[in-house]
Amino acid sequence: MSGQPAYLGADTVDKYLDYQTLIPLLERALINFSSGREGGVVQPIRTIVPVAKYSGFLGVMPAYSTMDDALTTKVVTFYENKTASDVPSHQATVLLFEPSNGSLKAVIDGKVITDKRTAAVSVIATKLLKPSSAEVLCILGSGAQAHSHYQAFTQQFSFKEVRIWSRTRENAEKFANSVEGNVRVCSTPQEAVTNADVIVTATMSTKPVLYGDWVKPGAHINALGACRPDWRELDDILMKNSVLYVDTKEAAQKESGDIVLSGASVYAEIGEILKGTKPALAEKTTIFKSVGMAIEDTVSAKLVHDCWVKSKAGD
Ligand SMILES: NC(=O)C1=CN([C@@H]2O[C@H](COP(=O)(O)OP(=O)(O)OC[C@H]3O[C@@H](n4cnc5c(N)ncnc54)[C@H](O)[C@@H]3O)[C@@H](O)[C@H]2O)C=CC1
Ligand SMILES: O=C(O)C1=NCCCC1
Repeated sequence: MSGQPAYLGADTVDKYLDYQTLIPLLERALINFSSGREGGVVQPIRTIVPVAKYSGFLGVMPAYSTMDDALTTKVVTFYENKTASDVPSHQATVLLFEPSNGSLKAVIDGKVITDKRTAAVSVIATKLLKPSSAEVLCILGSGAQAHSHYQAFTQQFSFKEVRIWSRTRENAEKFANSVEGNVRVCSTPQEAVTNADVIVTATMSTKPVLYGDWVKPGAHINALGACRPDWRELDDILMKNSVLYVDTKEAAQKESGDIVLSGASVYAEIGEILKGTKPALAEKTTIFKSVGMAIEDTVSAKLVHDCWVKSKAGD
């Protein structure tokens, strides 16, 4: 190893990871990923180790981008039963390596990267798939991803109304009081999604929270949760009556309970729409089912590290 690796904490990551810069980088990464060998992305399906005794999981997510010459692995833990403590349900660290010799260059907080890159990818999908007039945004869940999605979506779109539902009204109200804009707190998920144009499901639920019968035809849904093959966020009716887009077909068909258990077929990867090889059927009811990709962490970590190195050079 040449010298000590740098440690870049959550504040540094947050400072350098702005959506305006991140979104075009992730668009390029999604295209590269969906371009096979030509795209130069090496990303095996992640390894997940269940920690059954504590209802937890450890995931290892390596990737190399030839185009960006960036090599990382994220190590992420996620625990189903969030305890009363302040420990977040998801925690992560990204290791950034020098691709030419394998030296560890930096250890980077992966929590903020995960929260922001997931929201940025949902923004990319929503730009492509939302109905032409989208006035109402609805978020189900009030945790870390609900917050990052709120920030990214209110910055990138101009919705007339934003609604939130969470399992307890107290948590939904806390969310509404913690953000700058107006948010309507809803008592039931059905109330929240009725007539919504864009819906984000950001829960740790293992059973459906969103039902097809409630959803306005033509709406667009970003479904981020249910990343285990026996977990659900969306019901069979919604899965079967919508056009289904994913980040990665290979992983989504293995990891997403909404896909595995409903038997719904994947129409396309978001990278394929961006490349122009598959259409964005925005007039239909569309789902973007994301499971999360290591390459998104790779380009995000490289951006943060490059900005940090530049800032040091200017000191
Ligand atoms: N697709 C992707 O790239 C990524 C997906 N995720 C997934 O997004 C989801 C949200 O993650 P975070 O916001 O970080 O978690 P969090 O723990 O901060 O928030 C989870 C939210 O889900 C709610 N919830 C828990 N159990 C529920 C149930 N049975 N029914 C309804 N709501 C329930 C909680 O009250 C909370 O509002 C998780 O499923 C997570 O695994 C997380 C990171 C990346
Ligand atoms: O992409 C990620 O990072 C994650 N995806 C699903 C849940 C754990 C973290």
